Amino acid sequence: MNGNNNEEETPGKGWTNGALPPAFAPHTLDGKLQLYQHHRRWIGLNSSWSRIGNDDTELSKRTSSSSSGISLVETPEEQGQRVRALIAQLCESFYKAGWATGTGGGISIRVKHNDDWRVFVAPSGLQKEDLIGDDIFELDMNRNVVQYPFSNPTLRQSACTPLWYVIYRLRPTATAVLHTHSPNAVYATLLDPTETSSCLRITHLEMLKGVGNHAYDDFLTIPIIDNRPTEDQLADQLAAAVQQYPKTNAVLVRRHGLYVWGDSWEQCKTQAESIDYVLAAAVQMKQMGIDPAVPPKSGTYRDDDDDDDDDDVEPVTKKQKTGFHGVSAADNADDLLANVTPLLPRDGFKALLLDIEGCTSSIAFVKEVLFPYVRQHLLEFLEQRPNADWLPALQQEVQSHGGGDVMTTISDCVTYLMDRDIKSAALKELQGQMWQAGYDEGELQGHVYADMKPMLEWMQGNHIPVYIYSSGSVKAQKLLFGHSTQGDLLPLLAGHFDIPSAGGKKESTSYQTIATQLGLQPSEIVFVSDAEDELVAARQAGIGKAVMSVRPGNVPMTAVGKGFPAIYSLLQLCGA
Ligand SMILES: CSCCC(=O)C(=O)COP(=O)(O)O
Ligand SMILES: [Zn+2]
Repeated sequence: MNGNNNEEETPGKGWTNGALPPAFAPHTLDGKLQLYQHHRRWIGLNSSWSRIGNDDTELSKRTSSSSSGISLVETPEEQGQRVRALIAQLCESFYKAGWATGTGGGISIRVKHNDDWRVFVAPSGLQKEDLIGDDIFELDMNRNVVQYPFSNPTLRQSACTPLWYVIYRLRPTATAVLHTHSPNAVYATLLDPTETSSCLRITHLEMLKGVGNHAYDDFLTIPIIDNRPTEDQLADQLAAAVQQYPKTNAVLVRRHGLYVWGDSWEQCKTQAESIDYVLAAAVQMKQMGIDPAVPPKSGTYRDDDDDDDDDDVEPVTKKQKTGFHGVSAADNADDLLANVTPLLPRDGFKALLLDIEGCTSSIAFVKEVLFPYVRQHLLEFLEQRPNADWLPALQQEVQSHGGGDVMTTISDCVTYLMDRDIKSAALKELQGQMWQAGYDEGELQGHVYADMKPMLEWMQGNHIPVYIYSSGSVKAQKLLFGHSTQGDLLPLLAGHFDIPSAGGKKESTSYQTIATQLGLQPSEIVFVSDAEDELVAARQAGIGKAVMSVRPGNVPMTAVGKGFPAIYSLLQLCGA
């Protein structure tokens, strides 16, 4: 840095966070950085902030080096100063984004302090864009004040403080919670004209990738709570929503704004920006007559075969891919060399756990046969059961998922819920009963690949129990395998797991739960699935081998999926 260069000495020109020209370098006489007051804009000690995705964030660092190369060990006081200054700086940028105008909104950050946390919160009712580090409170996890604002000890803590604590207590890994008064968030809570829906669902937007573990074509579900006269009165509802939606990292407040959190302040901010983007998109889409909760009929990257000329009219779910994961010639020699396929029982594994769709059975069977069966046979099924009272429960599900005006027919409710892939207990019950009738009457036969039965027989002969784990209910699983294209396979299966009995398939704890229920170590189980997220979760849980199932019509693998051993037939698991 050249002290004679005027441009470099001008804030904002020629240098970035932390790379201060000597004239601005906030070193104290003992060589430490003074990151406060007028220096608050240049609090990054490195030339840029650390990015999300590793644990080594700016806030987790206790040792830093300045742009001039001086190595500095950060004291807790300096860490506190830096967090205060960071909150002030973030509040200013949130104000500029329209998220913290009129003094509302804000952010809290907490940092580890011995075995406890130090929680930093802004004061209430001040211009958020004018805060300085000196205005910030420092609290412990019992909400005792450790340090009042240096600038004015009589300030009040932000009215959001009880809500920051709800998140910190219910989400132990969260270290930052942001509250926005973004207009996009407010409009998004009004997409349901009855204003009674308990969540908002959005799918098929690229920016969903910025929210938790969502893929482009996943469904993002954000709970909605009703507003209250004062911010602190939202705490109980916020806690209930966070508990009811264990996977959520955000909650909307109707006609008010959004709460969003993350395991670092950078992750929190990225998620808030991504959510705000998709909320804005949802509002626009609704105005264009597009329902943001309904997958597009075409144009998704899962629909990647270009040999059809009917893309515009054919729903994506009706596409059958011809190759394996989009590979026309199934040459797996490289996979087999790179990834050793586990053999049971030869390699010491004690149980086999199988996914259904894309593994034991084709995705097309579920998408093209089972679900259409419900739509096609609904009226006939209902006519034969005039006394069954499905409507109230279905209406309630539709209403709680933003259905607007009350729907008066079962058919409308079913269409609404199925179009949006809403996991509704009432719908599942109705579908289950319809499938049962279909299987009983011989109209339905559960598809299984040709290798399924010989593999099951091999495993039974070699004393390896085989279990099924699917998001479809245990009842639906038993119907499929009990009435399969290869006859009744239930005697060859040792048991079944679904979401109620084991938890979500993308959660690593679910695989531990299954292992515990089987009286096994996770390392003794082989799990096969075509879903990358599930394999990643299983591996995280310590499953002995997580194996990628490659079947015609499965979605293309990314680099993540290619990191798992791949099989093209379940018979590849049978050891010699
Ligand atoms: C116009 S702000 C009303 C209170 C509110 O919604 C909020 O977010 C809290 O603001 P505070 O100034 O108490 O941080
Ligand atoms: Zn607010």
